[in-house]
Amino acid sequence: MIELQLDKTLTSPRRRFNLALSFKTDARRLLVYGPSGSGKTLLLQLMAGLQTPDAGLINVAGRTLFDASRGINLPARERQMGFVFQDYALFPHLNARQNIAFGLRRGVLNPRRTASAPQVEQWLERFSLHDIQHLYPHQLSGGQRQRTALARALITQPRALLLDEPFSALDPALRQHMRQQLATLQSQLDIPMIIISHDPQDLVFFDAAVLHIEAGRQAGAPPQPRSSEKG
Ligand SMILES: Nc1ncnc2c1ncn2[C@@H]1O[C@H](COP(=O)(O)OP(=O)(O)OP(=O)(O)O)[C@@H](O)[C@H]1O
Repeated sequence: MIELQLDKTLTSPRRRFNLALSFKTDARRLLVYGPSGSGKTLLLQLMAGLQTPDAGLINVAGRTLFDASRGINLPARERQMGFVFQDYALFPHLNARQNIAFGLRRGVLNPRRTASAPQVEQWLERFSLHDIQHLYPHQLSGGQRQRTALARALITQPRALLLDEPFSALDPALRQHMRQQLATLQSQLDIPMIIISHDPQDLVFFDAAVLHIEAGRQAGAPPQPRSSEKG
């Protein structure tokens, strides 16, 4: 279950933006939909602990991540949210294997170029990344970058997966393949997934509950689990 009551204002000398949302949903897949600048990325950042709400409450999968009234604000690393950023945000100076191993890193040092751990092997295998594991992000295709970013998020065994426009950089054929792969993965991992998307095809494919945001406010009906998720 996801329960959010959020109030966050961003200010700069010439602009003020306020995000105010309140909803609760049992859906396993939530699709966040809305025009550019409406607050979608900010919502994921607040859930992940990369930004702090001014007030409110964030409950995900039975855990309270933030509750202003009780003074609870778990730091990002304790929230166990897997985040795949819009541009994937891979570390340019680390190869694919190191990027994936990054989530397992203890202390401040980067993983070695040949970083090894059973989980790294498992994710390289699962996403067919063995052949390109020693390449750096600028040498990877869009699909390889995306799979590397997903593996880096999932290796930490997150309790929820947050995806910011995960397919936008991919060509249509690859997009459909990755949708399928992500849906299968989510069923296997059994964690809630929150996806930002502008693409109506994602809406059809994922059959997700929809949160429609406009100018920092919920537009339309509150998110409801869709047909295949009911019962
Ligand atoms: N420091 C700031 N001061 C005022 N407004 C800000 C500040 N930082 C960001 N914003 C505004 O916050 C709003 C929400 O941004 P956000 O990145 O969440 O939008 P988005 O819906 O994800 O857009 P896109 O689909 O283009 O990625 C934007 O309108 C942006 O201009």
